[in-house]
Amino acid sequence: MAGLKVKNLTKRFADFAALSDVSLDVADGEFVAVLGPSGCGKTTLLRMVAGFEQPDDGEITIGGKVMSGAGINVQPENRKVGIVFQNYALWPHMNVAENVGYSLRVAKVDKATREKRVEEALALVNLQGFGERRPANLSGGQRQRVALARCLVAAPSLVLFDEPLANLDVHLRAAMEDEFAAFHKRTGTTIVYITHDQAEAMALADRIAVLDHGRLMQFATPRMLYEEPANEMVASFIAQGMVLPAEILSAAQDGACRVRILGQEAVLRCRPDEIARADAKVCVRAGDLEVVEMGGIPIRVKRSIYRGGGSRIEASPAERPDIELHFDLPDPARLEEGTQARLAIRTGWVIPRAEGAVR
Ligand SMILES: Nc1ncnc2c1ncn2[C@@H]1O[C@H](COP(=O)(O)OP(=O)(O)OP(=O)(O)O)[C@@H](O)[C@H]1O
Repeated sequence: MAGLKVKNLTKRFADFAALSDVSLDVADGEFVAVLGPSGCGKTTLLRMVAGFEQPDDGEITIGGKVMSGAGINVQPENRKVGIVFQNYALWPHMNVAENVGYSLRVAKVDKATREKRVEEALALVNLQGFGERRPANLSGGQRQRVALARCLVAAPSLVLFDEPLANLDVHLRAAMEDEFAAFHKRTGTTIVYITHDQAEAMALADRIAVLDHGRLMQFATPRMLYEEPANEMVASFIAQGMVLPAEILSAAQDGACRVRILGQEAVLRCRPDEIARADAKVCVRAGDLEVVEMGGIPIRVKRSIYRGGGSRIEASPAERPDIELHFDLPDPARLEEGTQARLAIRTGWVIPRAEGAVR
C-alpha cells in the first residue's frame, strides 16, 4: 500500500480552471473521500491521479514516487492504481473468475498463479465460491464486489473509487457501505473515494476533502467538517447548515464567544483567535434551534413537513423574511404554516474570518 501526495495541482481546459492549486496528503492506509457538488472537479482529480490526464501545474506522488510533475508522466498502467467505476462493466460472457483474472491472463501470468490470485481477490471481497457464476446471475452489490476484486487482483498500491454506489438502490447502497468499510478495515488499502453523497462520505471516510469550483475548501475529519466548517460553503453544504449574519460581542475565551444573531444573544463555539467584529457569519444546524415561549427570535412558519415522529419546520425571522431557517419539531407539538413562534439558538459555530481557509 502507499500514500498519495497531491501538491498545488492545477488543471485548465482552455481558459477554464477545473482544478486550482489543490493540495492533499493521504496517509498510507487512509480512507479519504473527495466530496463536492456536480462539476467541482472530483473526476478531473481522479483522472489525474490515475494518469489519464496531465496536470498543468503541480505534482502527484504515490508511495513516495513522483507520477506527474515537471517533465514526469508515468503511464496509467505503471502507477499501480486500481479504479472501481460507477459502471462496473463486467464481461457478460465470462464467469466471475475469468472477469477477475482477465488482466493477469493478458499479462501472461501462469494458470496456477492466476487461479491463486483470483481466489485471494475474491476472498478479500467476501465472494469465495462465486468464481463459476456469470455476472447476469449476481446481484448489483455482488457485481460491484467483482469489480472491486478485478481491481485488487493487480495488487494496486492505491484504489480509487469513482461514485461506485451511484447506480445502486438505497438499501443496497447501505449494505455496500458496510462492505466497503469492512473491506478497508480488513485490508488497510489506501482509498480515495469520489462521491457527491455526503452521507456516504461521512459514513466511510477517515477524512473528507470538500471541493467547490475546482478549489479545496476544507480537508478534515467528518466530525470537524460538521462542527467546525472552515468557510460558508462547507457550512451550508454539509448537513444543510444555516449561515446567518452575526456580530461578535466578545473575543474567544475557552473556545467560545458571545454573539448577537438576529437580535438575540447567544454563546457560540469559535476558533481561539476569534475577535470582536461586526461582519461575522455563523453556522447553526437544525438541532441547535429550539422553540421557546419567551425571548428568542420571533419567526413565522412557512412550511411544515411531516417526517414520522415529528416535523421539519421551515421558517423565517419575522424581521428578515429573506433568511431561511429550519428545525425539527418532535410530535406531538405542531406548528402550522403562517404560525408565529420564537426560536432560541442553543449553540453553533462562528465561521472563521479567512475566506477559503483550509486546515
Ligand atoms: N475534457 C474537458 N474539457 C472541457 N471541460 C472539462 C473537461 N473535463 C471536465 N471539464 C469541466 O471541468 C469541470 C469539472 O469537471 P469534473 O468532471 O471533474 O466534475 P465532477 O465534480 O466530477 O462533477 P460530477 O459530480 O458532475 O461528475 C466541469 O465544469 C467540467 O465541465
